[in-house]
Amino acid sequence: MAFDTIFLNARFDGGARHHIAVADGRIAAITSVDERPAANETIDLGNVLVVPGFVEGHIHLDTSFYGDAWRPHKPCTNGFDVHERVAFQAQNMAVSAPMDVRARNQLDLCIGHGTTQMRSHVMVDGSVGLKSLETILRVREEHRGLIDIQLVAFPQSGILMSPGTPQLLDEAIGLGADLVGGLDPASFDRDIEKHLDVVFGVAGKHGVDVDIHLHDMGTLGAFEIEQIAARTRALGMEGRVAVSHAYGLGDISMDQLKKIADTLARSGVAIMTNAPGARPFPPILALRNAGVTVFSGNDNIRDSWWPYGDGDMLRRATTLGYRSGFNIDEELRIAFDVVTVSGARALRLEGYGLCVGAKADFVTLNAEHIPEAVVGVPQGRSVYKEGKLVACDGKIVGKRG
Ligand SMILES: O=c1cc[nH]c(=O)[nH]1
Repeated sequence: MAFDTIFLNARFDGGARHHIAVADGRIAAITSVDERPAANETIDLGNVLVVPGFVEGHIHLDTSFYGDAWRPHKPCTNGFDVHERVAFQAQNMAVSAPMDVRARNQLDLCIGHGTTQMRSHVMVDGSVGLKSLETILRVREEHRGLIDIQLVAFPQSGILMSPGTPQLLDEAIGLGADLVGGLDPASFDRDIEKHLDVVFGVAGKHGVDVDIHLHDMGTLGAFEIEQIAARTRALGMEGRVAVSHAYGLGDISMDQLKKIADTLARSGVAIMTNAPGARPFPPILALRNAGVTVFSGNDNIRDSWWPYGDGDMLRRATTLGYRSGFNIDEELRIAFDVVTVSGARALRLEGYGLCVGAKADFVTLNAEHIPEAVVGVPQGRSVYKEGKLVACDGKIVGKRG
């Protein structure tokens, strides 16, 4: 039987050359270059480095202005203040291009750079109801076959502070959101227990995973993480809960961190960091050494939170490595792992990786090996989703639905 496609001369990290045979969108065989399985289509990769598709683990498809008019950043009046940032966001959104246009722009950017799997937070709260989610669900549908997208129902205006939000989060899952989110249970909603009752209540009712935004610093943030971990264990949700940002983990003593890292590892709570600007952020190596899954995302791209971000998870790996002081090859490989394999574990992706049986989602990179790719961020990539070319040199070539 002939395979659908044979990709000849793929160079894996480490230098070995292989042919990759694809059938029904999955890797059906990986052979040595001495064998050449029969296939209906042949693509010669010419000995280029091949890596699995990038995992964008945290982005906001609804609130970016990428491709729209430039919106100058407004700083908070008194340090970082989530309430103020949310207010700036509402002002900007009122005058921006339609959400579906902006979301498509952002998706093109991400797919063009090699992201094949994504988790996006989408606002669901009393301020916007289910409108943003309805739009992003439509955009997700158009992109089937180009990228797999998980959507988190995200209460950006709080749960207890924003009337109607508990019910909306429940409805959002019914509508097609895959996970339920939360936001600073202590500093924003002022009641950790009640906030988590709603989040884990919706998760339990629908059997969905949880991904909570947590900006709170120091011991307050650490305490909230302990509460989230305790709930996770009590409900048997190990491996199905993530805390995004968790700035507090970068702001506590090493002794405190060690204790909380053990708690996170025991409860299988993953940590998402984008290694943001000048803020403290979770120490990647210490957490990983304790057994915690650390994953990453671009988070905000040209929106009301900050003007940075380019949708490139390889450049995000550079940022993670740079801010973490990673220099040796082993550490640069860790930065790469955070945006690939660890992301896949946090998102519980089925069929991820360059192995037989996995989805044929991969990216070609003009680099000798992964450490060089992380520091060099080579362009001129080809992106394959389920064995089909979807982007080349940053441009989408696959067809939207
Ligand atoms: O959009 C964003 C980004 C970071 N934190 C939030 O609460 N929202």
